[in-house]
Amino acid sequence: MLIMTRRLYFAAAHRDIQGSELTGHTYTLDVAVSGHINERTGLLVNIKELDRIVKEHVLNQIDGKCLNDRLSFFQAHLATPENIATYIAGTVHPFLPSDIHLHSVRLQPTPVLYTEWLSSLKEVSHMLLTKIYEFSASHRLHSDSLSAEENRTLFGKCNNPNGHGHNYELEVTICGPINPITGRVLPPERLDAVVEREVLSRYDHRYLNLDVPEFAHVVPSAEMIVKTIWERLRPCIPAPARLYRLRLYETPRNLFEYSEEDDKEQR
Ligand SMILES: Nc1nc2c(c(=O)[nH]1)N=C([C@H](O)[C@H](O)COP(=O)(O)OP(=O)(O)OP(=O)(O)O)CN2
Ligand SMILES: [Zn+2]
Repeated sequence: MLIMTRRLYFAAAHRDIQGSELTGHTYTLDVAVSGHINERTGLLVNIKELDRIVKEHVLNQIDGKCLNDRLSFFQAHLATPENIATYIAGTVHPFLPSDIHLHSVRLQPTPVLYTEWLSSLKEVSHMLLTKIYEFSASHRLHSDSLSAEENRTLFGKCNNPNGHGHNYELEVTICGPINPITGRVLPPERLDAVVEREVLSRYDHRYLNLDVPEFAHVVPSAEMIVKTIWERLRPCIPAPARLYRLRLYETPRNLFEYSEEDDKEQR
């Protein structure tokens, strides 16, 4: 099956509780569909047709509107990113051609938060919530199990005895049911508190090799950093949410991903 994604944008406002102040966002919406390529047309479905379906049946109802005032769904559900993504998935799905499947809906209201509805999640009512964090740290790639010469040969400039730094970007994704009261998989500030305590306060502006005990005898490569962060965060995510995926950008061009599938293989 091939997956095709169309990106759209919309602006909408909402009230958190009846009569409260309006809050607004400009949302980035990615709608992904999957299917088999049509032999005659070479298409899954014309991307303009997908665009039309989403605009006609979703964006025309919500773009530039106050969600609570306009849609009964948001009179019964808080207009959280999780609930909006669920609404979009449920609204688009019936209008897709019969041989095209809705694969995922990704909704990003701010530069550091996005939610994803995935058809592939085993637990139907579950959603993904991702928060994006940054920390600056220095490290030296050096393995105790290699000679000085082997280290220089393998790691090159990264073996410089005085280390070097990166501005790391860390995406933390959790998976869980939407709480019917809060409309969230987890209040984002609770995830922030866990990541601050377990990662940022211990890694930011530190020399990883000496300041972070986990790397006293482990090479602080991006692979080992993302795996180490996984081990620290996994037991700290409040149930029924669970840690689902980590993405660590060491530089804009170096991305390392570790997920629950990798963790299952390790255990
Ligand atoms: N498998 C890995 N290879 C490398 C890692 C790593 O963690 N895992 N890390 C490094 C060094 O940390 C190095 O500092 C990476 O930074 P940089 O060389 O700047 O990376 P870029 O390729 O993005 O920079 P360019 O200058 O554009 O090459 C090396 N290898
Ligand atoms: Zn480096």
